[in-house]
Formats: sequence, structure tokens, C-alpha cells
Amino acid sequence: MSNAWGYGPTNGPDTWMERFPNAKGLRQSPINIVTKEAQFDPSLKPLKVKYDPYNSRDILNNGQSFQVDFVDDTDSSTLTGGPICGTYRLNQFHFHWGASDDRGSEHNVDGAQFPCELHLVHWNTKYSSFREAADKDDGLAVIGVFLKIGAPNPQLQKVLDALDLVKTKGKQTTFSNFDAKTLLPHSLDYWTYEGSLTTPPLLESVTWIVLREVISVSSVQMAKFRSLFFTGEGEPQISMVDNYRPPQLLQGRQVRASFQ
Ligand SMILES: COc1ccc(/C(C)=C/C(=O)O)cc1
Ligand SMILES: [Zn+2]
Repeated sequence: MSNAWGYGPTNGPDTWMERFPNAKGLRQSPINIVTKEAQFDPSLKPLKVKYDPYNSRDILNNGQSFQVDFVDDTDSSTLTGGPICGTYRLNQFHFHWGASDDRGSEHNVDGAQFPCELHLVHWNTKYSSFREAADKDDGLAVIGVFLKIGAPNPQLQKVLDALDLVKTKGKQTTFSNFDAKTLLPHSLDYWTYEGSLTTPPLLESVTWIVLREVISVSSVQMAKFRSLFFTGEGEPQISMVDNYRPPQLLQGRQVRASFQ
């Protein structure tokens, strides 16, 4: 019987502290963003996102979500500016979503949840690799994008069309020539705070950059996310839904806004 962490009643977020002490840390993520308490910081720079579609490599069902992995051995897909110093490389993106359209995001805004949240994970090139960066205070930068029910999203559909090939845990398939920038909203206004990975090992190494503007997703597209399984081929099927950690205590942290 696997004792791996997950999102179920016996291995979900409330149990993670048993094996991952970071869960009780002072800079845990996600959080509820209280917009009136987010202070505008005029020193914050605009985000500069440069993604090369040539770097997209594959799509993987990792048993907790699905991720699109990128080749990150050069500075061809990078994040600079914003609240970070230096150059961070895109390593992967993934999503979190609910069993129904009323929940699914990890960050909340004024107590409200969205049906889905996209995370684009980048690592600081002052370190030699994602693995070396992952446990450093300034090691990672994650862009969070909320998905809101509305018109079908044709760019997102390119990702969803690949899910039929990665239904179960461990399934992976080539996913090339995808421009991750097409998943971003027009405005790159953001909130930022110092936090953590939202899945074990919950490393407190993330500069969070949560975009204010949402992207659209249709309810039919949300059903496609829910067609995946946490479980592997040949195992009793458990639908991949509600793979989100709830908001954590702010512990005195300041959330800054790049906009007034
Ligand atoms: C053990 O390797 C890991 C690699 C990435 C992650 C991420 C990126 C977690 C998250 O998005 O919260 C975790 C573990
Ligand atoms: Zn995530």
C-alpha cells in the first residue's frame, strides 16, 4: 500500500506535515490575497517573459497533476524583471483544479476560489540546475494564473487535446512546439510575495508572482482536466480532481502589488 502524499482523505494536505516539516514553516503557500492589504510598490519592475516554443519537450501525468516540461539548458525561455533579480529559466508548467467549477485554485483572492490555477515554474540561473535551486531562498519563481469560466480557450485546448495520451499516472508523451506565452493574459499586472512550493517537499524557495488578470476556460474544457486519473494504468481509477492545497497562514508576510 503506497503511503505517498496526495489529495485524498488519508494522504491529503492536512497530513503532509507528518512527513514534510516545511508544512509548518513561516513562508508557506498558497495564501488568500486580500487585495486591500496588498501595497502598491513603485519599485517593482514590469515582468519580462521570453518563452521559445522550441523548448517545449513533453507532457507527463505525474500522479498529482499533469505538467508540460521544457528543455532548460539555455537562456532561451526565461523570466526576468518583476520582483526578481537575475534570470530565471522556465522548467515546467502545471495546473490545479477542482471537482466542480466552484473550486480548484490554490491562491484565493479576497476569499474567492477559481476553478483552476496555472503555475509556470522557473529556477534561478545563479544556480546550476532546477534541483540545486529548488531549496534556496531565491531559487524559484512561479507565475500563477487564474482560470475563470467563460469562453473556450483555444490556446489551452492545445494542451487539453494531449491529455488523452496521459490519462494515468506515469504516462508521458512528446509535446513540442508549444508557446507557453499564449497561456498568459494581456496584462501582466501582479501580486508578489515570498512563499513555497505548494506540494511536498513544500520547499520555501518560491517568489510568487500571481497575475491579477485571469484567462478564460469553458466548463467543457474543465471537464477535460477532470478526465485524468491520479492512479496508474490497471489500478482502481481515482479521478484527478481537487488537487489543490488550501490557503496557508500569512505569518506576517507582506503582499505587494505591481499596480495601483
Ligand atoms: C521532487 O521534485 C519536485 C519538483 C518540482 C516540484 C514542484 C514544482 C512543486 C510545486 O509546484 O509545488 C516539487 C517537487
Ligand atoms: Zn502548482
